[in-house]
Amino acid sequence: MFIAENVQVSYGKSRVINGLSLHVKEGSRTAILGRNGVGKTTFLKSAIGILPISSGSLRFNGEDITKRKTFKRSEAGLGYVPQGREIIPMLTVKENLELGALGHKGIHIDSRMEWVLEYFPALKVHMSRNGGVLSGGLQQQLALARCLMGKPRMMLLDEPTEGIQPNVVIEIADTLKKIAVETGITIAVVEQNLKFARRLADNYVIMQKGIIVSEGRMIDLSEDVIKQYLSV
Ligand SMILES: Nc1ncnc2c1ncn2[C@@H]1O[C@H](COP(=O)(O)OP(=O)(O)OP(=O)(O)O)[C@@H](O)[C@H]1O
Repeated sequence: MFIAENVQVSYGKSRVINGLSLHVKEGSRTAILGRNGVGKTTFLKSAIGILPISSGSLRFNGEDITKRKTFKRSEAGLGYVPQGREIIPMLTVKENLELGALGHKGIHIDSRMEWVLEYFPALKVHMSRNGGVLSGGLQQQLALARCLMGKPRMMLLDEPTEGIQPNVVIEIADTLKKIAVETGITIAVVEQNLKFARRLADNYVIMQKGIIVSEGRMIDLSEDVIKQYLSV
């Protein structure tokens, strides 16, 4: 489904991703874990094409996307929700959602929105409010819903729980799992919140210094591994 092979990414002379390889299976839910600064966000940005990779390759649905521009990857079905959500504050919730379908062919916006809102019903009463006035939890739901508007086959999510109340964190984990199970959408999520990651993901990878140092099924993620690579 999504295959990164020996990927390297640098900021100027500083190499942050050091030959990372990752295979994500169709329909799986993968948590990308690791301490601060190990390169999780950088990797997601290179996967969606915001940052170029200096060597290695990226494949999505059997096609080489290494050199494709971000909008082409998005058209091909790769969705992305950045850290900090990037809701357009002066646009309404409805307009933010419409934006998610922009550039995607063959999407019937009204029926897609109706479908998406069934997963995020809390947004329904806020449709005509500006995105910027919503709580953090609602903004995150809006960002996820906006991504779904573009009919992604895979969602790349960067720390969806950042700055969100614990009860909403649980709700978001359960909703994403439901979406993945019901639609077959593949999810790869960068997360610091282990409780959320355990609730949502069926497998994990752990990054350190720009490579993957541990991976497996989520139920097998042991306290020893957590202590070694994740505890601060
Ligand atoms: N625009 C940039 N220019 C230079 N260095 C950067 C830039 N963005 C990130 N870095 C550096 O790259 C390294 C990896 O950062 P990245 O944000 O990918 O890590 P992360 O694992 O996502 O961390 P966090 O959990 O804190 O978001 C860090 O050392 C960071 O300082």
